[in-house]
Amino acid sequence: MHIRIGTRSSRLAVWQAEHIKTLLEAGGLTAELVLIETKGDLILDRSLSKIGSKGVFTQELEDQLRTGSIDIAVHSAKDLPSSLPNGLSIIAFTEREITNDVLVSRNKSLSLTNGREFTIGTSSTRRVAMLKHFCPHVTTVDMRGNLQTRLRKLDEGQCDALLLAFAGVHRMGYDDLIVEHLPVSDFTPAVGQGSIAIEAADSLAIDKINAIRQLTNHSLTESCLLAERAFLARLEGGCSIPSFALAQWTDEKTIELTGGLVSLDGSQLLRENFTGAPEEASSLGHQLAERILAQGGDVLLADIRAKL
Ligand SMILES: NCc1[nH]cc(CCC(=O)O)c1CC(=O)O
Repeated sequence: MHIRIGTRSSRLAVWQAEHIKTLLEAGGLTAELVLIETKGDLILDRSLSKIGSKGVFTQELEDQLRTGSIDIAVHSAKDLPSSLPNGLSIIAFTEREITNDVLVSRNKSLSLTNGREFTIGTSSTRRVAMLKHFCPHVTTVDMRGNLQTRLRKLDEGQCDALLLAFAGVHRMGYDDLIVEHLPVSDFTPAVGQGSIAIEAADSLAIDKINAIRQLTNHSLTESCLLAERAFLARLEGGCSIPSFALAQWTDEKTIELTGGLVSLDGSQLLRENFTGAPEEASSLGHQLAERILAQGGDVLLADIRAKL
């Protein structure tokens, strides 16, 4: 069985697609990468929230899934909207990497905890809002582009540090630039951070779907992602909304889901926790969203949407 794997052409995307290829080949399949350029890769002079977050990194891949010119598309789970277009589904989530954000800099003495002022490059509304909330002494600088581009901007002096997902930094081999790990208890990551998702057309041959899922899906991660993505779906949020959620196993029968919303100016942060069995993962996410909305999250969201 041969699998055509569609991927964006950034180094991180290709690393992730190669990882899937390795898993498939280890199970006796053959696979090749098909590099596809997306709008999010091409338009670098506008913020993501202005381009419109829906599908900026996925549209072109999804077109090719539909025509069958690729069998699967590989994405960072974090970059996939909570509801996929008709006829497309996520068929697997890989085992999750460490989920936290990290501070990356050439200056080893930088820390978010000592009150010193410095600038952080990020384009994530969640990171900007959380920094305003927890670290009002730092200034954020809007910074788009793939990891390599951001590191170049860091070296050019456009900011003192970057705030990034550990997963991507680690996959690219930049671990030695990490100056601080942020605790997930405060800086809770975005939904899906650290996992790789495989998307396929529902029309893909069922034996292919089964074989791919068998070789790549990590069911413990999948339960966590179902809970987090149900939360995001209820908020009707994409990656441009400053929401956060993280599900973790506390024992072999229980998942704990924490998550919420933060206002763009950081003044308000809503967070709730729910625990339950993995079979009710989606319901946990739904309950979390309902609770957050009822506590003023609905007003917060309307305000966020009006401002973005
Ligand atoms: N939105 C960009 C993006 N999508 C996934 C990752 C990192 C890898 C991951 O979370 O799995 C990143 C970069 C970052 O946030 O630092």
